[in-house]
Amino acid sequence: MTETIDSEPLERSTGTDDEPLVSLWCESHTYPDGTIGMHDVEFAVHADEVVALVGANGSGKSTLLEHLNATLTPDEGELRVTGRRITGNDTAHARREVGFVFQDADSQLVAPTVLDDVMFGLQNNGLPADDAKKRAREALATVDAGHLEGRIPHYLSGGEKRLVGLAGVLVLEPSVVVLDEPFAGLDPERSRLVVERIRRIHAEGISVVLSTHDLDIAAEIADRICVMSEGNVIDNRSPREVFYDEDLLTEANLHPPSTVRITRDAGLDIGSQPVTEAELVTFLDQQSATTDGSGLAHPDGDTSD
Ligand SMILES: Nc1ncnc2c1ncn2[C@@H]1O[C@H](COP(=O)(O)OP(=O)(O)OP(=O)(O)O)[C@@H](O)[C@H]1O
Repeated sequence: MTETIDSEPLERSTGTDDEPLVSLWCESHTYPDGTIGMHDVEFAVHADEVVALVGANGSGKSTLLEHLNATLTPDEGELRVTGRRITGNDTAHARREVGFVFQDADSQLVAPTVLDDVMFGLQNNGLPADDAKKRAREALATVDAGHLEGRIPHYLSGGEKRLVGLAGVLVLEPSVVVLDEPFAGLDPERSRLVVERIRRIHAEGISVVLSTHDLDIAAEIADRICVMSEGNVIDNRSPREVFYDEDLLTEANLHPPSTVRITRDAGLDIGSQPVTEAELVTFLDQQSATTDGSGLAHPDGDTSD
């Protein structure tokens, strides 16, 4: 990792509507073996949004995410977190404001029990054990993992580890939570659980950035889709704009979410372009309510004979 970001006196400020919570400019990031992980990237996270990074394997998603809390730093570039410029030798602010849930949950879980693990960061920050325990229990309850507090982290299932890792991040009250492939390896029920937790975190005012190969879920939970290809961000728009752009998806080597495929394959003429199952169902419900079974719409929408 090369740390060439200049030092500068820091003044603390919080993100505002105009100013992103996190902004990154990365001219390039070169790994020690010479591989360029990403290049020419500008990326920002605003208050109260969920951003999904999508892209083929090796397109640079993890590399970008790991820059957001200064786990990685650009060869040339700049990271700002809640208005404060992060320098190579002062990454504590970025680590505090941007909580990172790693894809490999084992690398994050270090203590002998789940409760100890979630308390760890708080105690590290000097909080007395009783207070740390109380806050850790609250964080575990937020992700519905209170029943796991006495378990040995190493023996938890993949989904349970993910939730405990999330609790360990939430307990530190970050402004932004970053999740690297939070649905990888989870069964549909566990994925649903993590989706619900992400929704809850967002409802509590925390912005979320995640990477995923599951475009159905990305369409469902993201306000904004950031498309990566060959280490570069090639698009950054709403789910509807991105997932109905066939040329873009082809360029990024992506297949559209199932709702978009169904809408196209069935030849449905839907002006509003649904991207989620719920939107498609709403459209079909409305259509059946305005037809008489012959497939023809009543001019006045009246379904009675
Ligand atoms: N530690 C590393 N050392 C060298 N090259 C790396 C390292 N980590 C990632 N890369 C390379 O950087 C590029 C971007 O990788 P990255 O892991 O960011 O992609 P990704 O989009 O997250 O991929 P995936 O979807 O497979 O997880 C790839 O070419 C990858 O081989």
